[in-house]
Amino acid sequence: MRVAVIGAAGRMGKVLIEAVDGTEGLELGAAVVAPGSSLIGADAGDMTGIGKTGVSMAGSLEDVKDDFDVLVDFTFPDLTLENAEFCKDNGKMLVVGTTGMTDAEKARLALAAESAPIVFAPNMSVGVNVVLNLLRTAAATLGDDYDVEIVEAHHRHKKDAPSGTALRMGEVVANALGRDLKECAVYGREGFTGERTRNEIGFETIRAGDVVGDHTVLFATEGERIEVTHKASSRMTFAKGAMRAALWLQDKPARLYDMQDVLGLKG
Ligand SMILES: NC(=O)C1=CN([C@@H]2O[C@H](COP(=O)(O)OP(=O)(O)OC[C@H]3O[C@@H](n4cnc5c(N)ncnc54)[C@H](OP(=O)(O)O)[C@@H]3O)[C@@H](O)[C@H]2O)C=CC1
Ligand SMILES: O=C(O)C1=N[C@H](C(=O)O)C[C@H](O)C1
Repeated sequence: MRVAVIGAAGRMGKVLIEAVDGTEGLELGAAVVAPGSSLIGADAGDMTGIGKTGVSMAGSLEDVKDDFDVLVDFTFPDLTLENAEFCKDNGKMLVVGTTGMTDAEKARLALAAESAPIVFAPNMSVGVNVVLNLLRTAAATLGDDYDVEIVEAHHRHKKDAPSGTALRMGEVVANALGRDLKECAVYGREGFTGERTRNEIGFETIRAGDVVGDHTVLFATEGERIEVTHKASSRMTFAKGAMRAALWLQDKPARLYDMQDVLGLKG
């Protein structure tokens, strides 16, 4: 199966190229960087530790449309939505790791998935997806008596907040508690906020240095607290998940899937 990586010179893009190289059943078909980039024409392996791949970096998907079967996209919302249209119109599968989409943008992606098989997940690590199931169980068992707070930390370059993973964790907990995250989420606190309301789910964001991605969900009541923490120490954990998603998509009909589908974690 031939893979194209878009955003190939990005933090995730470089690691995704390495991951394709290390995955049986996948080969690099194309690597796309921003139009006008000085990297156009360079070998996609040059930016990584894998050496020459024989694939020259392109400045647009259109230029490589015959060279791949599945597109892996960890970029930013506007570009991902353009790419989803491209995949829909050209019979390609798509794996999306991009975060920071609005509800309207997610709806556009879902619409494209009516005509193209798409896996879309804010975190492709196996560990985080197992944690989502632990959170569902914890929240359903602990119930409304426990306050829920979600703390996430990422590198200084991250553009969206809270992280897509933190928001998904919030959704999972809110659903298990019969709440709507839109109504109970509180993002950061400052000044004379008053006491915490019983049903709110709080989010705190840290941006610093080179943190790859840490998430903690705290359940606290009078007398005890539980902290469920996941720490990613290498971007390769996300990239390997994306490779699993690409292989899994091979025989799937058009639909919007997530990593819980890929990993068989849905009940
Ligand atoms: N789902 C998951 O498991 C994970 C998701 N993510 C998400 O992935 C996304 C990307 O993160 P990260 O790699 O850190 O971001 P980067 O900013 O490092 O990467 C994005 C890349 O896209 C390039 N780009 C810009 N415009 C185009 C274009 N038109 N065509 C091709 N490439 C283009 C940028 O180039 P330039 O800099 O020249 O503009 C940049 O190299 C984020 O949304 C992040 O949250 C990250 C990790 C894991
Ligand atoms: O931008 C990142 O780096 C990451 N983004 C994802 C998110 O927003 O949840 C996943 C991961 O934590 C790294």
